[in-house]
Amino acid sequence: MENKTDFQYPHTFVLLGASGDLAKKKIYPTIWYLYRDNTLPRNTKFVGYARTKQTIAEVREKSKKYMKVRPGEEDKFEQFWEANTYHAGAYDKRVDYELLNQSISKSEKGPVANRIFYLAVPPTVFEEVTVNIRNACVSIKGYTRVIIEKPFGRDDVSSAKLSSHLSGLFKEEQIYRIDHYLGKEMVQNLMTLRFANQIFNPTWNRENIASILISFKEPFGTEGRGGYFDDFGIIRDVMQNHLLQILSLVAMEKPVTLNPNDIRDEKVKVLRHINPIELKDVLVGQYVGNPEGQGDEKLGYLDDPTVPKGSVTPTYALAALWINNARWQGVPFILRCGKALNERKAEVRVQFKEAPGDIFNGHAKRNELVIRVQPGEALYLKLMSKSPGMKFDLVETELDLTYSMRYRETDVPDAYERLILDVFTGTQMHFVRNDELKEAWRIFTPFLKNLEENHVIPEQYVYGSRGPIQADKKLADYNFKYSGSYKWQKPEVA
Ligand SMILES: NC(=O)C1=CN([C@@H]2O[C@H](COP(=O)(O)OP(=O)(O)OC[C@H]3O[C@@H](n4cnc5c(N)ncnc54)[C@H](OP(=O)(O)O)[C@@H]3O)[C@@H](O)[C@H]2O)C=CC1
Ligand SMILES: O=C1O[C@H](COP(=O)(O)O)[C@@H](O)[C@H](O)[C@H]1O
Repeated sequence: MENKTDFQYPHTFVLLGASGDLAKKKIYPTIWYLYRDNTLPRNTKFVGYARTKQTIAEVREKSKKYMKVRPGEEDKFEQFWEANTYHAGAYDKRVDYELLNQSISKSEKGPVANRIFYLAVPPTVFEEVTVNIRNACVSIKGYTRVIIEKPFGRDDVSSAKLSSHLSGLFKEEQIYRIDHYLGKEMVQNLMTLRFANQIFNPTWNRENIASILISFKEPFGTEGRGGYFDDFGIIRDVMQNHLLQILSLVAMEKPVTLNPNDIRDEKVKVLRHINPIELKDVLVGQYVGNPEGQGDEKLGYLDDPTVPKGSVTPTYALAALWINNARWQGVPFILRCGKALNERKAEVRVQFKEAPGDIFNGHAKRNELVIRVQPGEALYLKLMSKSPGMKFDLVETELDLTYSMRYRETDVPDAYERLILDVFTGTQMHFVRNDELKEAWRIFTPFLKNLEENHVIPEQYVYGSRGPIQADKKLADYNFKYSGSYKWQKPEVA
């Protein structure tokens, strides 16, 4: 039996929505980097497809400023574009997909040829695109895989409808649901940290951990994209997917093996222990302009002309989730995300309980393990130490693994590079399975409905601030202690 994933066979990567923003900013650069680094099958062709009538030269021009070409790579870059073609066609016309199919077939010599379809298209055309791929474009002598981007529905009902639509067309092994946070270095490191280190495993539980905070912060607002965003809001945009995925990797039990389905079984299991979020455990916010700010900072969410007047869509949210199992009962998992805040940051903070039987007159602070996803991957554990010298005082210090210092020679690849390569190699470990999605919507749908039906007014926060002022009080209520006394001394670069 031939191994159809073998890299010697022809492969075609079809990018649907090739005229769009995601395509030019992310997907074309990503496939170029993979091609440049010789990580793709040698005989891979790339086909762009969208309604816009344009040439491949125009596609190249539009994505130019997002693609890095280092000195010496110019010839390879030419070769990359020679392997690219572009086809204009409608999303809803089978005949256009038949033409696409004919064109792909021309470069598929030999007994086996594989096809990957990346759907960088709006949710409105999603169903017709997948039906047409199924009817007119699947490979008849190799595998067909489809990569889909969120939103995977906007609640439990629409997501279930989408899932049943997809499962009527493709097998689960053919569907790659991208959550690009699963492609980030430190998110992929979570399992290694937890299960390859005996120091963490025995303390990773309700006996030792007080609270866990998982944050996403962005320093810019919706800026002209508010029309799209307003339909979803920050909870659907970031919390229900990226932050919940991180939570499941932080909280799940050790999988039986590293097999993708064993891992995803554990992720689903821990999600099943989470009750639907209650409104009392949520704080939502919306940014207003900063009169003293520069440029966009002066504008609030409601000043964006693409946002409906009087919208109550949250651009900030904090929610506490509770996992009702033996390991985590009573430990708040606080998810927090927002746009137009003071910095770009994504991180996990695991706060340990105070050391029992205090002999230091209350001077010993909690240990905190920080896993910084971005910017600047780092892992640091805050701990107490004797102040060096004659004194017997305590100092707050850290064990620090800063990637840029420790792994100077290593380039951390972009999330999309890893994930698209995974699709070529056929590994679904870092993709969202159907049942994970179902659990995610079960946890989030009731309170989202409640927010919307009751027209809950978000707390205001100023563009460029840390978020609504009520949020720190809420953090403290969920047993996340901020002392403000920790100081980090950035190491000198040698
Ligand atoms: N390897 C590395 O790169 C390391 C870097 N550092 C850096 O040192 C600095 C300090 O370290 P950090 O771990 O952040 O330590 P801190 O405990 O000082 O700060 C933690 C975070 O608490 C939040 N905060 C601020 N005020 C309050 C408040 N009133 N209530 C609750 N939370 C509050 C802020 O984040 P928010 O606004 O998100 O709430 C702040 O960033 C950081 O810039 C960190 O990146 C430290 C160690 C290692
Ligand atoms: O999925 C999304 O993520 C981006 C942030 O991604 P990052 O890799 O830059 O952290 C966010 O801006 C966008 O709103 C959201 O849809």
